[in-house]
Amino acid sequence: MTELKNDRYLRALLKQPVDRTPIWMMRQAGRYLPEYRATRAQAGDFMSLCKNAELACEVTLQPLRRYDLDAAILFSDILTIPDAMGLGLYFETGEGPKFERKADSMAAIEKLAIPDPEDELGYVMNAVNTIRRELKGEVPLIGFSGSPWTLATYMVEGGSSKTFEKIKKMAYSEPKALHLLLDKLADSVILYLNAQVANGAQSLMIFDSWGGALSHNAYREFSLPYMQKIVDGLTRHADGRQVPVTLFTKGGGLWLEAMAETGCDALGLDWTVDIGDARRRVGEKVALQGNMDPSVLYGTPERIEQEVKSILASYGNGSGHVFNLGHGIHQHVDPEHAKAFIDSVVKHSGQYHK
Ligand SMILES: Cc1c2[nH]c(c1CCC(=O)O)Cc1[nH]c(c(CCC(=O)O)c1C)Cc1[nH]c(c(CCC(=O)O)c1C)Cc1[nH]c(c(C)c1CCC(=O)O)C2
Repeated sequence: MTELKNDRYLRALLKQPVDRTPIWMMRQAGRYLPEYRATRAQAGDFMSLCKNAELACEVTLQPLRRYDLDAAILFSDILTIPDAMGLGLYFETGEGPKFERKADSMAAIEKLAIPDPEDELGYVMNAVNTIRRELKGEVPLIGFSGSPWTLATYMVEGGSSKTFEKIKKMAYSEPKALHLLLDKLADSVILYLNAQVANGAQSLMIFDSWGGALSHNAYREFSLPYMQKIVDGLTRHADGRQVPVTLFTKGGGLWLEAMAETGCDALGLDWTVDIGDARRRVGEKVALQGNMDPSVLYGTPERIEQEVKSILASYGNGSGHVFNLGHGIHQHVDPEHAKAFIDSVVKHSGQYHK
C-alpha cells in the first residue's frame, strides 16, 4: 500500500477538511490533447487503446503531466460491459459508439450473461493495475461504470440516440424485459466495480448520462433503483480507506434529494443547477462535484476565471466540493484554456478553506 501524496480529492468527497478545492475534468484524457491523438493513432482505434494496458496508462497520465489535477480517471469506456456481454461494440468515426447486435427483445435479453470482470473484462483490470502502479501514489485513481439505464439505452437502441425511441417503447410496452436487462446490468456493474477496487481503484463514479431523458416517475422506476442496488453492493473500503462513490445523473437536477438518499458519498452536477442551491437541498448528506459548463472553456482565460470564481462563491466555505466540468471536455477546446480553468481553481479556492 502506497501512501497517497495528494488525497484532497478523497477528503473532499468525504467532507473532510482540505487546503483548497480539488479538481479533475471529465474526459480529461481525450481528443483535445495532441499527445492523446498521437497515442490513439499508435494504438489504431479507440477500443485497441482501451485494451492495451500500457497505452491506456499513458493516456491516463498525459493530462496529469500538463495540469495540477487532483485525481486520475481510468482510461476506458462505459460500453465495455455491453461489449463483454457479446453485443460487439465498434466506433464509426464521427458517429459515436455502435453495436453489431442489440438487446431489444425479451429473448435477446434472456440470453445475456453477466461478464466475469477478471476474464472478459480482464483488460480493464490490467489497465487499472498498471495505472495504479505508475501513479506512484501521486493522486487517487477513479474507477467508473455506466448506470444500468444509460448502458441499456445503448444496448436497446444499438448505439447513441437523441430520442430514445426504442428503449422508451420497451419501458412502456414491455417493462418486464427492460427490468430484466437493468437487473442483469446492475449485477454486472457491481462485480465490475468491485473488481476495479480489488485491482486498485480508490474511488468510484457511476455515469448516468441519459437519466435526464426520463420522466419524473420513470427515473424512479428505471434508473434510480438500479443505482441504489449498485451502491448497496459495492466494496466501500480498500487499502485501509473509504472508497467514495459518486452518482452523476446528467439532467438530474430535479432528483438530487432522492439521489442523496441512496447512501452514495457525492453527486455529480451538470451546469443546469446552481451549486449553492444544490448544497442547501442535500444538506450534509453528500459532497458535490461540478459544475461548470464545458463550453465556458471556449471563452477567454479571463471569462473562464470569472466563471470559476462564481461557482466557488456559490458553493461557499468549507469542504465537500470537487471542482469539475458539468460534462466531458469538448474535443475542440484549446489545452491552454483547460490550464487557465485548473489554475483558476487552484488560485481562488484556498480562501474558502481557512
Ligand atoms: C456516454 C459515455 C460513453 N463513455 C463514457 C460515457 C459517460 C460519460 C458521458 O456522459 O460522456 C465514459 C468515458 N469515456 C471515456 C472515459 C475516459 C476517462 C476520462 O478521461 O474521463 C470515460 C469516463 C473515454 C472516451 N470514450 C470515447 C472517447 C473518444 C474516442 C476517440 O478517441 O475517438 C474517449 C476519449 C468514445 C465514446 N464513448 C461513449 C461516447 C458517447 C463516445 C464518444 C464518441 C465520439 O465522440 O466520437 C460512451
